[in-house]
Amino acid sequence: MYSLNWVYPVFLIAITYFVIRIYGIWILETVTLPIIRTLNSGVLRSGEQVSGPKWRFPNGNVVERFTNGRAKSEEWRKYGPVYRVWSGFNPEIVITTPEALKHFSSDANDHPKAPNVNLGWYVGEILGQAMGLLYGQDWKRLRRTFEPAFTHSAAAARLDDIKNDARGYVEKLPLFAKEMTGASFENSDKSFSLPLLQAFTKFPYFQTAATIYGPMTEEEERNLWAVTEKRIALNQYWIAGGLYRSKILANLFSRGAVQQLREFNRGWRDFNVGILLHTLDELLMLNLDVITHVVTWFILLVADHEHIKQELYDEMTANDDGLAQYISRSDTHLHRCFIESMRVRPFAIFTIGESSSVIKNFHGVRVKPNTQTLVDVLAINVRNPFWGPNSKEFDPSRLKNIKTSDLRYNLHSFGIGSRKCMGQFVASHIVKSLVLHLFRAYDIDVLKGSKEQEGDSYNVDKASWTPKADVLLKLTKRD
Ligand code: HEM
Repeated sequence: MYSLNWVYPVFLIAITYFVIRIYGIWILETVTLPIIRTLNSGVLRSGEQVSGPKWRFPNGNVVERFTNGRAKSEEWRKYGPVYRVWSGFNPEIVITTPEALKHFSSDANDHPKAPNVNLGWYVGEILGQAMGLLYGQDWKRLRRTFEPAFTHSAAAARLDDIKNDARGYVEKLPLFAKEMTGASFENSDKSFSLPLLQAFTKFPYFQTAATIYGPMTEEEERNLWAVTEKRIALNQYWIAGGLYRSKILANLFSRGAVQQLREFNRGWRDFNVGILLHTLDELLMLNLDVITHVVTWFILLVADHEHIKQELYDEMTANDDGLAQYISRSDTHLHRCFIESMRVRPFAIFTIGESSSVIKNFHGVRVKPNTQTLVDVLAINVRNPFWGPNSKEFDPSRLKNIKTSDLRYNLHSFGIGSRKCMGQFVASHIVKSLVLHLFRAYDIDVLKGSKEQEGDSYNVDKASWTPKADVLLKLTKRD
């Protein structure tokens, strides 16, 4: 007789194997949450307690808030005006109201950021020492070094060059369209199609670069773009988190990504002869995604709103004789379109986060000192009752009767306090100059990727960390 004693243990092992395979991650996530919450909940017991989404393996919620911020901001509303997410094992408190933003900002000049923005080793190798992530004397030294090129007066001095370059760029668009789409049309043709994102990535980038390096030759631009392409290829790793949070794990299991990082760092070092690499990365490469995001949404939203587009054209033609002054003004329809597009389509739905050294009381929740706090920008810019019932609509005229001081805690665009965006004046000149010359020369419509075609929203590029508008435009020359 054969003994069947072995059947039971094998059966048990098989069942355990399948349970772990199917439910392992769920079990791990469920067990981890109470442990990390007990170790550090981020809030004091003496105040209201907070809830929030479940901790996810292996990064917490940091990847989803980066790559799918818009949907997550909507989904996480159910946790109330103050809630908690996790970055790795670190709690991060999210605030969503102007009152909380005002209270948090009261000591904003003194807010450090988390090392490597809580994203771990890989991002640290690229950006860890960048100005935006530093604090105290190190931050002051770098800001003092770079700020002179970006002040209001320095930006005004460069405005004529930016404006002329924008006109030159717009004149070359038919040529770019041929290269990009492979379409065959004659220069005499009035209309052609143009992929929005592809067509408007390089202009703001090289304008920012020219602010730092001075005028660049075509060869220098080509060299810089070659290094930039290597840098763009790295985004997928730092956004993914996981094993890229750890030097040891990345070296053990993803040698290709580490190799790419080393190659990029070598090329970038050669380009900048070894100085201040991380801040230059922040000024250029990181902001490539930011400023391209802003440009693509500005163009798309104006193009897709007939009466707003017409009002812009009328205003532009009325200002033909004083374009530089027109671009620098903030009481124009052009400027309102710029601000309104950043309001409804912020480049990041959650800020990267910073902490206060004192207890912060947000709606009864007492946040422990030195706990990362994030702003839900969509909640401030759109869901906030300040913006009224049609807050989701792109309606620049709403800004006509709002005082700038009232925007302070009801609009998040260039940041807060002394850590406000250093590039804001130059960036706004670059973006407005480009849009001005573009809509002055062409009537623009959306050919593919419009709201109607895509369902509820426009087609969005999901390849990087800012969700840029990615549609096909139809450009028709104006007479
Ligand atoms: C329209 C485009 C831009 C927008 C909407 C924007 C927005 C922002 C925001 C919101 C912050 C604060 C981030 C935070 O700490 O939470 C910031 C910081 C910063 N931005 Fe911009 N930015 C833009 C373009 C640029 C450009 C072109 C540059 C290049 C010089 C730049 C340089 C910086 C720097 C250096 C910081 C860090 C400042 C500090 O910590 O002292 N930005 N930006």
